[in-house]
Amino acid sequence: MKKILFIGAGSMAEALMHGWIKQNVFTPHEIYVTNRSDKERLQFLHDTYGVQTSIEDAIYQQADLIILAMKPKDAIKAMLELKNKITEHTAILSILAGIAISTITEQLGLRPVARVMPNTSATIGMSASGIAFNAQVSATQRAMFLQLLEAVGSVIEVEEDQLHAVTALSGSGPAYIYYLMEAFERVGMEVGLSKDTVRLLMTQTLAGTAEMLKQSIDEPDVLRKKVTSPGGTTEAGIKALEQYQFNAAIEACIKEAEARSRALAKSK
Ligand SMILES: NC(=O)C1=CN([C@@H]2O[C@H](COP(=O)(O)OP(=O)(O)OC[C@H]3O[C@@H](n4cnc5c(N)ncnc54)[C@H](O)[C@@H]3O)[C@@H](O)[C@H]2O)C=CC1
Ligand SMILES: O=C(O)[C@@H]1CCC=N1
Repeated sequence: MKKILFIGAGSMAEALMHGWIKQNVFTPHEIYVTNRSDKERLQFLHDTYGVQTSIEDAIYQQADLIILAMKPKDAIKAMLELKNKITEHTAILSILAGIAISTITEQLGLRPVARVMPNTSATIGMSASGIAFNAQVSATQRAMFLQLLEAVGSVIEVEEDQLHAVTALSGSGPAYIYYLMEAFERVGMEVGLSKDTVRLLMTQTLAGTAEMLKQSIDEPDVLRKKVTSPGGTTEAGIKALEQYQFNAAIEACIKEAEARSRALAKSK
């Protein structure tokens, strides 16, 4: 039987384990999860998904894969605790924003490490993940890591340094879209619709737009112009976006997030 061990039991760990169980990648009996102190949280994960939360020291030794899923600020301390518990060869999958593979191998010793930036849509098999490997990852392990991420969405291999940009775009991306939806709902209600109606209209609009971008050969600006009738409503709406510096806001958003990821790397 396989054994995978999550160190950290937060929302991203939950999204991955939920996705893997749903896609039959692992059974709940193969998934072990621990955290620093929150026993209620572990009980919740056990009750909800049937995953294993009572972790004896032997599990660290037996684990085929260890997933680093704590907050970046807790990573060094967590790795110090982990170091003497695991075998020399155990492979690591890290989802820590901003923490370099070299920092992980400095702490845990040279071993196979995949650094991944997934997003919380892994929970429904729709993550967009970026991944980078160190040289210790064998071809078989590389295929295994890619398969794990493909099971919960799409995955693209990038240079490790590019993971900062991936984090700023697709790692944090769901939060930007939820924020947008909060605004659509608030304003949609102000202009006369119910919250449920706005949710229905705009989730379908987001899904349809994403699918158009996937299926169409046209660039986004061409598709946008097809919506925009001269003198019409879209033109009026886009003008307002321009007036309120929409492009500057997006630029600041992505660049600030990317810079934060780099800062997290430097602070370690
Ligand atoms: N939430 C998201 O959308 C995404 C998060 N990430 C990354 O995933 C990681 C976790 O993020 P979240 O799940 O949002 O965090 P969270 O705050 O929800 O969970 C962190 C977990 O780590 C545990 N922890 C802290 N120190 C520990 C230690 N020494 N030993 C064992 N467990 C320890 C905490 O008890 C908690 O269960 C972060 O590094 C973040 O950068 C990556 C992609 C997306
Ligand atoms: O906010 C964060 O730092 C993490 C990384 C990407 C999404 N959540």
